[in-house]
Amino acid sequence: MRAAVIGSGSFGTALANVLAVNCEQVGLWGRDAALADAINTRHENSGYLPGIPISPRVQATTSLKVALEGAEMVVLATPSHATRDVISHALPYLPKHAPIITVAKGIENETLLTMTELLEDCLPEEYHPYIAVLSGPSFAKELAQRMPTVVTIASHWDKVAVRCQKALQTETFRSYTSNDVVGVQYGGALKNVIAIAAGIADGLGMGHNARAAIITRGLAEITRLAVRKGGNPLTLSGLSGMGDLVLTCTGELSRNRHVGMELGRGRALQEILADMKQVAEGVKTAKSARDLSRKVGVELPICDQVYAIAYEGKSARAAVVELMTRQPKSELV
Ligand SMILES: NC(=O)C1=CN([C@@H]2O[C@H](COP(=O)(O)OP(=O)(O)OC[C@H]3O[C@@H](n4cnc5c(N)ncnc54)[C@H](O)[C@@H]3O)[C@@H](O)[C@H]2O)C=CC1
Ligand SMILES: O=C(CO)COP(=O)(O)O
Repeated sequence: MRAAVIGSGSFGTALANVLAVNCEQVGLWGRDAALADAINTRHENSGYLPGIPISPRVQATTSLKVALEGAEMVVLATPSHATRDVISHALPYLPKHAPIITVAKGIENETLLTMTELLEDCLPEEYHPYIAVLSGPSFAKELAQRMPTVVTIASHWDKVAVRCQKALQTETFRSYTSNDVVGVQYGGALKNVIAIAAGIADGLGMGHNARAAIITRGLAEITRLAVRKGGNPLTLSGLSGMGDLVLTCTGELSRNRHVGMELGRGRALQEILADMKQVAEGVKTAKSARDLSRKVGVELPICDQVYAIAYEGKSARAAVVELMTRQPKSELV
């Protein structure tokens, strides 16, 4: 079998390494020719996963045509804000009847579309039955190091999810299938915003009680939005909901939590982002969350405060006071 991964950042490279267990060849597309060359010759992605061996079956290229040629499975692993542009360039070479799995965790700013909705928007209808999403607690570094990792693969079409599940099954990578494409994607995208909030609390030195409260109430607001959009509430207590939320709000490897910690320490967003090579999806998704909240009339109080701190210069301490002194409520409302 031959697979293609579009996006040679940390997660794309890590997933290419997983696919290389069951595939004879994995084409890995990226924009950086020097990086592609290094992956092919030294079998290491020194830019994103330094020191971790990458299978020689992974063949990096800057040509979408070469990466996608003969692929029986396509993974899209560029950040969500780049997905529309990348898929439009990939379309002429996109194989028919091959699952197309998006792994980006974000909601497009301008359209408020999830990644599978965006793919349906960009691709001719004949591709739609092959669209799937992979999400769950999966730091790229651990995945690339072949540490045990378990995720969810969702598709409206059971057969497609099962095909992806089989291709990715290894001794250290396991997945569960789902048809709740909506719940899986809102869980994956919104947990990044809540992880920024958890980082802010940590940056302010607010302790474990505050972190646990943010995770729990964060899950409540993610679930509220996902259910309003047609998701199954049980999905949000699964791998792509609570699982990924806990990982990202507590894990030292999280980029979103890192952004939050620096905001909590009083640094400005642009300054924090300028120091980072990798994407922190929650920054853009905070804006989508705020707009979605207004559009569909669902309260997302933690996401709103993250937006205000990151984009409007609100003081993190003032945001905490505002959250703590909201109108008293019943927990289950
Ligand atoms: N790193 C992780 O642990 C995980 C990441 N993800 C998701 O995977 C997606 C990709 O994340 P990472 O690989 O971690 O990001 P990264 O920052 O490590 O790499 C991003 C890659 O996309 C490329 N890129 C950026 N903008 C582009 C554009 N406009 N056009 C073409 N290529 C562009 C970069 O050159 C780089 O190769 C994100 O949505 C992220 O939330 C999902 C699960 C785990
Ligand atoms: O999505 C992730 C793990 O599942 C990675 O989280 P960060 O983008 O915050 O590093």
